[in-house]
This record gives sequence, structure tokens and C-alpha cells, in this order.
Amino acid sequence: MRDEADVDLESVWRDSVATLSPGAKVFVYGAKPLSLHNGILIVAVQDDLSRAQLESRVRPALEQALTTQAGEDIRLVVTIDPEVVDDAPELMSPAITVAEEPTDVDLPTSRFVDKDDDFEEDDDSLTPSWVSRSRASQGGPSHRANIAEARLNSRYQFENFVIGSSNRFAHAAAVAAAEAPGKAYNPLVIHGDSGLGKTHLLHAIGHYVINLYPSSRVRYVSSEEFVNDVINAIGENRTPALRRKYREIDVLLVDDIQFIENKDATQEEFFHTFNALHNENKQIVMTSDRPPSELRTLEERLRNRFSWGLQTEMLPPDLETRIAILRKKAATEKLTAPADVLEFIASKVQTNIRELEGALIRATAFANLNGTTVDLQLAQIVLKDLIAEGDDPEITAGMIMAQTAAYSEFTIEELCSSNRSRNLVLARQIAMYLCRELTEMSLPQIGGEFGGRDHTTVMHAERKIRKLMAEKHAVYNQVTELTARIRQQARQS
Ligand SMILES: Nc1ncnc2c1ncn2[C@@H]1O[C@H](COP(=O)(O)OP(=O)(O)OP(=O)(O)O)[C@@H](O)[C@H]1O
Repeated sequence: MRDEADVDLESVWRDSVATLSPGAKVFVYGAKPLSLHNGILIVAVQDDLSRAQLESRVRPALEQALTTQAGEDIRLVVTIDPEVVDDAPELMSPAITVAEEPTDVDLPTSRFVDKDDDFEEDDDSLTPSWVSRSRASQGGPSHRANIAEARLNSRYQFENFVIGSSNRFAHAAAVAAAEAPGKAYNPLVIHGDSGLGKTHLLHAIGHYVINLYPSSRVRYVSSEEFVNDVINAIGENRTPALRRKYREIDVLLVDDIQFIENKDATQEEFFHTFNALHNENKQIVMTSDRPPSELRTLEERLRNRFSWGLQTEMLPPDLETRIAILRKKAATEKLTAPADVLEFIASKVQTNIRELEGALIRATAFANLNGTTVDLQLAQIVLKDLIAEGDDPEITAGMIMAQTAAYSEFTIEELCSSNRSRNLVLARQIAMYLCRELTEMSLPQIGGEFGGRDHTTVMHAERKIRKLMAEKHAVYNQVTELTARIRQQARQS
């Protein structure tokens, strides 16, 4: 039996719920696990009815799943506590399988120690904003299952997207495709370098379609996920099921299509999926780091298909757009920074909007922790080590993992393992955050580096560390120190 103090309750809970059937998940929705002692897991629900349903409909299956996940016999005790449940993060949504690993108790000796730690799962980033509206208006299990399918990030909407000359056309094409799916531009291919907003537009299309046509079936998928789906389906002899899954979709949003280069079976499957959807006037939108004509090892017939619709390029934003993006970011994330600081950051970070946002977050986090406000001098000091000088050598995931391992006293193998002890989780999340911030790797690529984790795990880690940096000196310092070490190693190598 594992030591209960070592059990990460929320992730055990989430993983257990994820194994339930869609019908059963509905009765667990909104429940919040409170504590685990001597094999008794106390869970809070909203009211009497929720308790009765949980008790009568899913108790055996849930206890079984919890027992498997926790590695010890678990019995459930269900209490009613509306206040606790109101605070429950959206990750309890039955429709969404997300990340792993929060922590919430004292941490043992390690550099990655934060005694005041109040980690909690917080994956609202994965919960579409229209969930609540839909719940109120439709609310049924099948509708919620649809939301899982869509896998949209609520932060990426057209309203949060700043339009400038570098992305105006791509934005207009995206809106047009969302307003008239399958009719305006089909397929729509959005291409451009890393961190320029392609994924943002892809999700925004999904949100907009669902807002306009609530019953439509939308699915966002990274092409790495598509590749995995194909490989698994072939290995498990369930290709017909895979075909059904993708061909029943009304709007298919495929991120980073360049990853299917060199993957013959995937290309074959995608070709047929593409044809099936296109023949039925279903909308297909894809992003790529290059124009399809430059995807050299992509089969000619696919390249040919991709040129049927519209291809639009996103370019690095000009200074004004960068400042406007920072302003918008500051407003939506409630970060306070004066105009000269925004201009300073925008003038220093020119090619990657993710890096632009990261710089703003670091500067405001530092000020927040020190009970001061951001001014130009502070921003210059804080960002000294973060901002690349243009000729800086490339930083790799390997460097980040090696430095994190050395600094945290964990091994690289442990960072990639499934072990969820609290300090290790924090070290792993910081390393994932740094991969996101300092490299151009996609979420699935980063997940792959860390023992084949799902891209939602990386998304969660990024969000978690951003939040913790603004709240915890220790975490801010660890991230800053590690960044400096990684940059130094990159310069020396
Ligand atoms: N025009 C914009 N307005 C507001 N935010 C933007 C804009 N463009 C990009 N961003 C933000 O920049 C970050 C990076 O964007 P995104 O992930 O969409 O880039 P990408 O082109 O898909 O990169 P990659 O190819 O590496 O996946 C996101 O947080 C996104 O919200």
C-alpha cells in the first residue's frame, strides 16, 4: 500500500473519474474530493440529490476505479457541502480528460520546496466558455460529451485576438470559415512561424462555430494526436471506429499538420478523412509551420487537396500590434504595467508572441511578489536574462531537463516518469513551463519528451507555473534561476 501522504488526491480522483463511462461521469460531475485517510475518501457534493445519485449510480464503479488508481482499497464517504463544491475547479467536468499532478501539503527537502504551497488543480483553460450556457440550455450528457470532443481552450477566442497587418487576412479568413463552415474556404490552411497565433485562431474558429451553431460537432486535434490515434487504431484493429470518429465531425481543426510528413499510414488515413469530410461540405481548418507546398514529404495528392481552399500566412506582428497584444493580455489577465514597460517588452521581443507574453508575466509576477508596481527599471532588470539577444543559440528540451534535474536533485528519468510525488511534480511542471517558454516545441512535442504525456498536461503545467510565479517567491526564484542557468549553458555549448 502506498503512503497516503504521497497520494496526489485530485489527480487520483480525476484519473479515476476519467475511466468511468460517459453515463456514469454525469453523476460525478461537480463532486470534489476533500481528503483521504485510512482508505476513506471524503467527497463533497452540492446537495442531497447529487449525493443520492452518486451513491446509487456510480459508487461501486468509482470505488473500484479509485482503488486501482490509488493502489489501496478506497471507500467513499459522500458529504454535502455546497460552498466547497462551488469552488470546485472545472476539471471535474466529466467530459474533459486533463493533465495530472497538483500538490497540496508540505514538501520534503529539495530545492523545489514551498511550505505555503496551495497547489490545486485548475484546468479551466480547457473548459470552453460556452459550457455554462450550454449546461443551462441543454445540459444533457451527450452535449457534455460533445464538449470533450471539441477540446477547445477558452482563452483562445476571436475577442482576445488582436488584429494587425501581420494577421488581418488570416483572421478574416478564420471568421469567414467559422460563419459559414464548409462554404467559405474549405480547407482553410493557416501557416506561419511558431508563436504567431495559429493555434489561437484555430480554437477561436471552434468557439465561434459552436456559438453560432450549438449542435455542430467540432473537434480540435493536434496532428500528433491524429498520428497516435491512427497508430493505436491500426495496432488494435479498430480502424473503422477511428474513421467513424473523425468522419462524423462537422468542423475538423487540425493543428501543426506538418507532423504528418513522413508518416505514410497517417497520411493515407488523413487523405480519406479529408475526402469524406470535404465531400459532405464539412469544414476543415489546418495550421502548419510552412505553406503546404513546402511540406516536401507530404504525398502529392494531399498537397493537392490542401490547395483546394485558401492558404493564408501569419507574419510576425509589427511593434504597434505587439504593444496592443500586450495591452490586451494585461487587461484579460489583470496584470498592471505602464505603457513604457509594454513598449520596452514589445521592442525587445519581436518574433514570438508566446515569448512576448512570457516576458510580461515574469515582470508583473516579480512586482507582485515584492509588493511593488512594475516600472521600466524593474522590467529591465527582471528581463535581462530572459530576453534572447537575437544571436543566442537554440535551447533544447534536453538542456532544460538536464538543468532542471541538476537543480532539483531529481534525475531526468524521474522527470519523465509517472511518479507524482509533490516535489517531483513541481520540478516537472517547471521544466515543462520552461520548454514552452524557451523553445519552439509544440505542446504534444513537450508532452512526448516528458514520458509521452498528453498535451493537456503540458498546458496545465504552463498555466499552473504562471500562476504560482506570481504567488510564490520560491517558485519565481526557482524559475528565474533555472532560466539563467539554461541560457548560460546554451551560450557555452
Ligand atoms: N493576435 C494575437 N492577439 C492576442 N494574442 C495572440 C495573438 N497572436 C498570438 N497570441 C497569443 O500568443 C500565444 C502563442 O500563440 P499560438 O500558440 O496560437 O501560436 P502558434 O502560431 O500556434 O505557435 P506554435 O506553432 O508554436 O504552436 C498564445 O497565448 C496566443 O493567445
